[in-house]
Amino acid sequence: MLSVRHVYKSYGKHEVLKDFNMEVKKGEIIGLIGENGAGKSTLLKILTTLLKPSKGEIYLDGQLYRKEYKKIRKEIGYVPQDIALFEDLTVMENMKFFSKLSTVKRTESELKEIIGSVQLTRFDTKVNDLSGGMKRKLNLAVSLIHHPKLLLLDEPTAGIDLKSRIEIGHLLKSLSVDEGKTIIYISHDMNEIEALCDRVVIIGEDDFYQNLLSKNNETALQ
Ligand SMILES: Nc1ncnc2c1ncn2[C@@H]1O[C@H](COP(=O)(O)OP(=O)(O)OP(=O)(O)O)[C@@H](O)[C@H]1O
Repeated sequence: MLSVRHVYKSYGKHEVLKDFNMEVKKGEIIGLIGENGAGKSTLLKILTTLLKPSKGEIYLDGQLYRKEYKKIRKEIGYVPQDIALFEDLTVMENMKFFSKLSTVKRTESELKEIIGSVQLTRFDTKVNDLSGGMKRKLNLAVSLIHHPKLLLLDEPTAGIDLKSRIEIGHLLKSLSVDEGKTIIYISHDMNEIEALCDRVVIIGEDDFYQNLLSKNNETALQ
């Protein structure tokens, strides 16, 4: 479904990604791990089409990113690392705003359904008054408005409590299993990654992560 071939990315002289390759099948959940600054967010931004690689090619369902990026954008849902919502607007107002920007138009009841699917019910609450976990869920709901087939999530569970974390985990699993969505997400939580992901991809060359995966033990996590 997604094919990343020999991708390089530099910021000036700083080479962040070097000959990165990845093949992802439809419906897979891929966990991206790696040390701070290894290039995880950079890769995700390249996959959203927000950044261009310095070299290399990427294909989504056979469509070449370099040529078809406008079409490809419509197939992608992106949840950035920082919450990207209007704090002074309510949950529903945020959904309506982003729905207007979207290529797929949604009715109010469809938007309510999407909000419900992330286990949020407080349609009329201002984002300012939501907990961190609720904001993360709303960010995720916004990314689902246009029915993307590829979801790219940059630490969607960062800084939230265990209950919200588990709920988001269940939601991601059902988006993949029931709806066949392909999900690539960054997390620093190895337990969460192991529980949720079909596959883990390491970014960067730090042996720590390689060892962590090959040993698959808990001592390395302590
Ligand atoms: N726009 C930019 N201009 C210059 N350097 C950048 C830019 N964005 C990122 N970098 C640098 O590229 C490297 C990779 O950054 P990136 O955010 O992709 O890493 P990351 O693995 O997501 O890190 P973290 O786990 O801390 O979020 C870092 O050294 C960062 O400082």
